[in-house]
Amino acid sequence: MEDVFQKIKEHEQVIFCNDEGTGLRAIIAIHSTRLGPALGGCRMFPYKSEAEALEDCLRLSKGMTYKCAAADVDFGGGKAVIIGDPNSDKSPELFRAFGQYVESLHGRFYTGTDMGTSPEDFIHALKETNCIVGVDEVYGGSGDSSVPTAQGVIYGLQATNKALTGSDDLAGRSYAIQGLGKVGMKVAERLMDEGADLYVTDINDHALGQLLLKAKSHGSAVKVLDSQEIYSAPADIFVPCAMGGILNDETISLLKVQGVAGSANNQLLENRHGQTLKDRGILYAPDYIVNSGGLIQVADELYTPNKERVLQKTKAIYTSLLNVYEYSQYHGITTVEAANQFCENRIDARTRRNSFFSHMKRPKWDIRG
Ligand SMILES: NC(=O)C1=CN([C@@H]2O[C@H](COP(=O)(O)OP(=O)(O)OC[C@H]3O[C@@H](n4cnc5c(N)ncnc54)[C@H](O)[C@@H]3O)[C@@H](O)[C@H]2O)C=CC1
Ligand SMILES: O=C(O)CCC(=O)C(=O)O
Repeated sequence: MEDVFQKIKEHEQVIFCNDEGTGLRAIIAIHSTRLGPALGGCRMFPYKSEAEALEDCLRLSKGMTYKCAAADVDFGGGKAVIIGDPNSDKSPELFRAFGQYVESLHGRFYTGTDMGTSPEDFIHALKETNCIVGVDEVYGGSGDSSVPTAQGVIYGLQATNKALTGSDDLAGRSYAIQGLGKVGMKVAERLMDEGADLYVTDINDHALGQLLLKAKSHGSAVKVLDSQEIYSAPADIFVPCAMGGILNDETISLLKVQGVAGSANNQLLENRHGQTLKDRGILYAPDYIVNSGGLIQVADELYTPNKERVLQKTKAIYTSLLNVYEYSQYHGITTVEAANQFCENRIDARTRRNSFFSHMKRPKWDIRG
């Protein structure tokens, strides 16, 4: 027991959800509500153990606190994980059961898609709770959040190219993409449109096959590599769009790229790996800035949907990253330290405002009425 509280000591609340009838085993972690109700997607993954699922959920929800601060949205950090195989363990009833647990939190936690889940899954959860974001427009949501996430990755790649070469052109550069799912596939397509060369990997052969078909029609140069080879691809930029923890002692020593910018959450196994990348002269784009497009869209559901406004807000990723690069260089710190400092200062400043107004009802956080 002591161990569990030690593990969750940075978090406000952790909820274990068990529904025998549907087989639901999920964890919801609320890291911080200092900026507003917690917001974060729900991942479905066949975790090897409950400890691994808890660890992932704790790391992801903490990342959301920083992502919300960086993206300047009035939400806090939370995340959910469902233990199970997204290819075989999904059912409408399972997502309804999950929705009931979300509803039990009375608006402290809003959720939507992440790795292994789709907007369609949450239409079932929506029958049990209004605290769902990112469903299709016909259900009153803002639609697939992987679209602005992928757009944000493109801004991240442009900013990283700008810092490395002086030009934000995507063309004439090569990219090693890990994961061709909802986000990675869209990033790959856009890069092919720009005439870039790609190295790609995915554990799903169907996704690889789809990309190769698209590459043929684009006339693009795409080389498929295996899961390990992707780390030593002779590309300009590594674009992780699958699991977290992939930048570690072993993999960083293999990298041949000049920069890393991708959508995967928690790319660094530990914060010290930001320094390891810096020591190797590799420019690292903090993941929670690059991948904030989806958050920006779902947080924007507080207002009447407007794709143009979301796109405008997502464009800020370009400038935010350039500011982080400049600040980290000026102060001789890593890009992660620079981004974290900025977010922590913003959270402290905003918390004071939130507590000042604590007597008020908060209609601004009333998504869906
Ligand atoms: N969907 C979104 O809007 C957002 C996603 N993210 C993050 O971006 C990453 C990707 O998300 P999605 O595209 O939504 O997930 P997804 O589930 O649609 O796609 C993930 C892809 O990665 C592949 N994959 C899994 N393990 C792999 C491995 N070891 N090597 C190579 N490929 C592997 C899967 O086969 C799948 O094609 C995740 O880390 C997610 O948390 C972050 C912010 C928002
Ligand atoms: O995309 C979403 O639904 C919420 C944002 C999120 O979970 C993320 O950015 O990781």
